[in-house]
Amino acid sequence: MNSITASARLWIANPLAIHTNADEDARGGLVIQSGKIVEVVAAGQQPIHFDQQFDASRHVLIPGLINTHHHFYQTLTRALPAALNKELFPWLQTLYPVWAGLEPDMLHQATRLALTELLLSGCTAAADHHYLFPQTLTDAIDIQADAAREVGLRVTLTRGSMSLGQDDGGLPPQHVVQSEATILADSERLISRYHDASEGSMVQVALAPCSPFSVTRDIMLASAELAAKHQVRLHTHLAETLDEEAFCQKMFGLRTVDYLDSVNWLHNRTWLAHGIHFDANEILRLGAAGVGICHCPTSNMMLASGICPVKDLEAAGSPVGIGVDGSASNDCSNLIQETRQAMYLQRLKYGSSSVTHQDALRWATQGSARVLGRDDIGTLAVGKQADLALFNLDELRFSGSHDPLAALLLCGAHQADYVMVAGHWKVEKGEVAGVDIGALRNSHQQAANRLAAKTN
Ligand SMILES: Nc1nc2[nH]c(O)nc2c(=O)[nH]1
Repeated sequence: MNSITASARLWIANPLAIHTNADEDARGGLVIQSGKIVEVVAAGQQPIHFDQQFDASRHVLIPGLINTHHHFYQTLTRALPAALNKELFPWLQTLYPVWAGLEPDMLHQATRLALTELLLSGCTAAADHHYLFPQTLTDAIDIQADAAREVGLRVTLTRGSMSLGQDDGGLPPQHVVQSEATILADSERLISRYHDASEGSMVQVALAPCSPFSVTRDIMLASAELAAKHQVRLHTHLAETLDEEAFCQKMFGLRTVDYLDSVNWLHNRTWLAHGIHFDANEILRLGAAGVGICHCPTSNMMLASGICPVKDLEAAGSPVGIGVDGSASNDCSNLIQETRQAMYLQRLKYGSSSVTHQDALRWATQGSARVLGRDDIGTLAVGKQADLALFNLDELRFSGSHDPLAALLLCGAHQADYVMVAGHWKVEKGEVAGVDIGALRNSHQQAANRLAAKTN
């Protein structure tokens, strides 16, 4: 049943519940063929034709979740004692010297682990923001591209950068920053080597100067120019904390959105991680420009950064998605749990009756797809890629629940039973195809121990 040939028509039949982000009645399920959704089946109906059937009557079916911001390498510095209980700036200042010791094998392990963890949580596409390039790790994005191919998720690999060190008034120590020429040459190389803009693409590249306090104005401007030339997306951290806002005022004499505008980033190929500290007028400007926002609720609570005004941004026109953020400020890579966190944190801001489980699922699927500039994923409809997650409600935490879709978030689902990417089963009966989880756990922990030992 579970090995399907590309041309066979597989009917995912009669799910217990389904969330599609589309109006069509899909209660009879979906038909998958050649990596795409080819038919949506109404309640009580059968497909026109099918070769195989997957009985989904005990599963909640949703579009594969899409993660719009991560730092995979940070899985190596989870719950690091020196970095506990800190706000963003001191937290970063503690971790920069540790991260500076990152080696190629460590990054490979970290990327595999983060992607596998995401996959198990129902995630089928992920963006990573990698901004550390020590001398021995100049091919960081190549390492990530290899690991992503091995695991089989769709990825948007962002070529991050830091160019403003302490000597020039920035936050990071001088030894973790790179020259603008190096950053731009590598960015151009990576775009031509990996960026695939076609429908169903498995790898896309975006340019991602790290944050106002770690990059120069010049690299923001040059990245915008390069991204326009190749029509790739731009990504950065913005308006995460009040410290950052004070930095922008002092360094550039501008608030964050004015700064963004001044470097030619205020348009619909840009998405921002966090996006918390905006005033009403800035929200309208971001929305009118179509700037995307990645909401990272757990990280924002962990670093006490604030609450993203998700509903106001959406109402203004910004695509809004969800991100787990790096695993040093979350500290896990579980997107279904992050979706639950988003629902509850946004309820604190807007009230329980204004934020539904459907809203949160929409942000983590269709919203995230829009944030990444993709219209081929995030929705269960004919013509879309066959990226799906199926959860059963067999665990004790679901017992006594009545609305299966609401139960998924309210009862705290944390692991998918089946996950499909581009028509291929990647998780079956809760197990990741072709991955020895125990071996991955061991080798990753050893890499983490080696990294931590370098600064002890
Ligand atoms: N949550 C995070 N914020 C950041 N800002 C910045 O410059 N780096 C980071 C980061 O790693 N996490």
